[in-house]
Amino acid sequence: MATVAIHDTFLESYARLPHAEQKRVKRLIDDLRTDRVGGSRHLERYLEAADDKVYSIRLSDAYRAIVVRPPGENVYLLAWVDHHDEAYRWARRRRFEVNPYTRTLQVWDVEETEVPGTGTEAEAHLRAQVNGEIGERAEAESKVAWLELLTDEMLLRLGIPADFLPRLRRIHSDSDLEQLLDVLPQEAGEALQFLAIGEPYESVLQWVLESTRVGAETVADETTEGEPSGAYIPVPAAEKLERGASPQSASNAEGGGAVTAHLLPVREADPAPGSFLDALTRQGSRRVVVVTSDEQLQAMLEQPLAKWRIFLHPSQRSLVEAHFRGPVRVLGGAGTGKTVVALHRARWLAQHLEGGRILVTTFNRNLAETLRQQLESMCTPEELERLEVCGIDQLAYRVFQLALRENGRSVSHPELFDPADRRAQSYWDAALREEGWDLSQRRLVIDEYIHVIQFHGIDTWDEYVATPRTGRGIRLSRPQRAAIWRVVERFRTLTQAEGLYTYTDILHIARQWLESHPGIVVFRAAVVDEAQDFHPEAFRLLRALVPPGDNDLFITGDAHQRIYGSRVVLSRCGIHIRGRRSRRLRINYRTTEQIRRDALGVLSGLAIDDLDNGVDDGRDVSLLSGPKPERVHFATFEQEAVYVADQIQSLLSSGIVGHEVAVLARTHDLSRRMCEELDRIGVPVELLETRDALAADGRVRCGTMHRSKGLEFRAVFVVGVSEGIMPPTSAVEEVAGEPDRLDQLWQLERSLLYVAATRARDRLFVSSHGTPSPLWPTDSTTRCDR
Ligand SMILES: Nc1ncnc2c1ncn2[C@@H]1O[C@H](COP(=O)(O)OP(=O)(O)OP(=O)(O)O)[C@@H](O)[C@H]1O
Repeated sequence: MATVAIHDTFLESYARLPHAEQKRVKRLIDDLRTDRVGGSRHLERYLEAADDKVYSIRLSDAYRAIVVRPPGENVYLLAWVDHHDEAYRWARRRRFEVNPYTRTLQVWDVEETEVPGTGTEAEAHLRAQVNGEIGERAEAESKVAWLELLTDEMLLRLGIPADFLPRLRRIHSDSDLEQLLDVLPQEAGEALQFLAIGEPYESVLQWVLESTRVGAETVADETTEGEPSGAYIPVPAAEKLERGASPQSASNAEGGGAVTAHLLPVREADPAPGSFLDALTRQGSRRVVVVTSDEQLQAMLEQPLAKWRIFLHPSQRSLVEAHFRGPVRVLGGAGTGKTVVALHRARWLAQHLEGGRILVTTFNRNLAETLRQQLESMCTPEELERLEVCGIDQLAYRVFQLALRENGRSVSHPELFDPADRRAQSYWDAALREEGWDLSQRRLVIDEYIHVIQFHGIDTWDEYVATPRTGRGIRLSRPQRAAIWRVVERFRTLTQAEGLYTYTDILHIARQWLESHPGIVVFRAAVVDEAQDFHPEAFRLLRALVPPGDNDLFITGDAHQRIYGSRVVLSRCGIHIRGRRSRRLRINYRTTEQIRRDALGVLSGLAIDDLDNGVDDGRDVSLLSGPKPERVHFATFEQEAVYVADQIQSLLSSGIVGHEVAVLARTHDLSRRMCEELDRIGVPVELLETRDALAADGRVRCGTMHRSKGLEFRAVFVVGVSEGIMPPTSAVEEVAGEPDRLDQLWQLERSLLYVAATRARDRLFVSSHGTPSPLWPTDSTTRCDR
C-alpha cells in the first residue's frame, strides 16, 4: 500500500471545490492508497514545473490534482486541487524538498527566492543616493546587522533552504525581513524571527532541533531534562553571536536544554536529501498529515479550514501527545496557543487515559462555556462523555453544597460577598469593637485576612502562627497576630451565621471537605486553562480532586494576563513541577508582530512570574505582520465614539463581519455607554455580556476588558484609555497612601490593558478622551483634542 499524505495547501484548495469534485477527490485518495491509479487517472509529469517531482492527475475534464511523487519511494503528497489552468499555474513555481539539515518537508515558491528589484547593486546604490535614501537606509541596516554575524552554514543549520541565501544576504531593513518571513518555510521563518528579537544563536538552534524531532509521541518527563538531541560539535565563533540586545541564556529556550557557549548541538547534514517518508513523520513537517485511516481522512476533509486542529506546532504537539510523570505547566504569552493545546490535551487524554473522568476547567463559567463549544466541535460523543467541562467556581460550589448538606446547613442560597466591600465593613467593625480594637485598624486586618489567612487556606491559630508572612509590608508581633486572629474568628462567625461566604470560603470549604472524604469525588486527570487567575485554594481544591499520578494535572497560564488576584506558587499548593514538565510556547498565532510588540510594551519593566518560584522571561514572536496599532486621543467621549463608529464602518465595508469586531472598555458603565452611542450612530452592536461570545450574528461586540479574556476578534477597539478610567479614580483613592497596594493596582491595570489589546488578530485601535491615561501614552501625532 502506498503512503498518501496531504499538505494543508491541498485542504485549502479542496474547500473551494464544487461538491461533485470533492467526492472525486475522496475516490482518488482511495485509489492512490491502494495503488489503483492508471488508465484515465494516471500520473502525468508536469514538464514545465520547477520541481521534477511534480505530477498532475485528472479528476474530471475540468479539474486536476497536483501530486508530488518522490523518486524511488511509494509516497504521494497531495499538494493542490483546482480548475485545470489554475492548478498548473499554482504548481509551476513550487518546490517540495526535504531539508538536509532539519530533514523536514519544505515547500516554497521559486520566484520568492529571487532578489527583489532590478539592475545591478551599483545602479541601485546610485538611485538611492539620488533619492536621498542612503541615510535612512544606514539606520535601517543597523537593525539587521546581526545577519552578517551568521555564516551561510549557520543559516542552513537553522533549516533555511539554500535557495533563499542570496535573498537573505540582500536584506537591509526590518521590512525586507518581514517580506521574506512571509515566503520562507514556516520553521525557517520562526528561526529568523527569534534571531531578530535578540535570541542567541545557540538557543534558536536548540529550538529548531527540538521542533524537528522524529515522531510526535515523545515520552517527556523530568528524566529527559536538558538532553538536546543530536551530536555536539565545537563552534569557535559562538560567543561572537551573543548580541547586546537583552540576550537570553540557552537554558531558557523552549525545551530547557543547557548548551555551553562553545558547543552547539547539531544534526549532521545528509550528503543527499533524506527520504520523504521519514520527513512526513517528523514533527517539523508541520503542514502535512499522512492518511492513516478512512475516518481520519473523512474528519480532515470535513473540517478543512480548521487547520490548526490538525497542524499543531511541534512544540504544541509534543505537549499534547506525551506521557508525563506528574503535573505539567505550560506558559506562553497571549495568543501562543495555550488554549488550543489544553483542548487537544483534553481530547488526547480522553482517548488514551484509562479509567475515570477528565476535568476540563478554567477561571469561570463563561470561559468554560467557550471551551465546551470548542471541544464539542472537535471531539466524538465518546470522547465528550469522558470530559467534565466546567468553571472552577461551578465545581467548587457543587462540592461546597455537598459539604454544607452534610452538616445539615441550609444550602439554598449562600450569599457571596467580598471581604473588602462596604457590606463586609459592618461585620468587621462589629468584630473589631468586640475585641476592643480601633476601627482605624480595619484595613490592616482585612489585608491580613485576604493576603495571608485566606491565601494560605488557614483555619486555626496554630496554622496561622506557623505561616511565614514573607513579602507583607508590615511586621506583626505574636500578640498582634493573636489579636488579629481573634477578630478574624469573630468576623467568620458573624458572617457565616448570616449565610454569607466569600468566594475563597467556598473554595476552601470544598477543598477541606474533599480532603476529609478521600475518593468521594475524583477525576483521573484535569486540564486547566487561564491558571494565572486561580486562587491558591483553587489549586488545592484541584489537588484534592485529582490524586497525584502520571498525567494528572495539565496547567496552562500566563502571568502577563493576571487580572484577578495575586501571584500563586504552585509548589505551595501541592503541585510539584520539574524539568521538562514545565514548558513555554513561543510562537504567537493570533496577533500580528506589530500588535504583539505594542501590547507587550504596556508591561515593560514588570517582572513576570512563572506561576511557581521563578520568573517568566521567555519571549514570543509572531510571524504575522500588519498595520501598526492606532493610538488616538479626543477631547470628548462623543468624539471618540464617532471615531470608533467611522473606523468600524470602514472595516465592515472592507469585508470584516460585525461579530469579528470588539469594542472593549474598562468598566461596565463605559461599555454600555459606548454601545448605546454606537447604536445611535447606526453601528450594529450588542453587549458582550448578554451575548454568546462566539455567535456568528454579524453584530459588533461591546464589552468590558475583563469579559474579553480568552476571546479573540479580527479587530479590537480599546476605548476610554483615559485618566480616571484606567485605573478608575475610585480604585486609586481606595489605596491612596498605601504604596504596595497602589503598585499592585497599576500592575493589574497594565495586565488588563495587555489582555484587551491582545484580543486583536489583525487590527488594534486604542483611544481615549479627556486626559489620556499614562498606561498607553499619546504623542503629538495621535492627539485630536486640539
Ligand atoms: N499551531 C497553530 N497553528 C495555527 N493557529 C494556531 C495554532 N495554535 C493556535 N492557533 C491559533 O492561535 C490563536 C490563539 O490561540 P489560543 O487562544 O489557544 O492562545 P492562548 O495562548 O490561549 O491565548 P490567550 O492566553 O490570549 O487566551 C487561535 O486563533 C488559535 O486557533
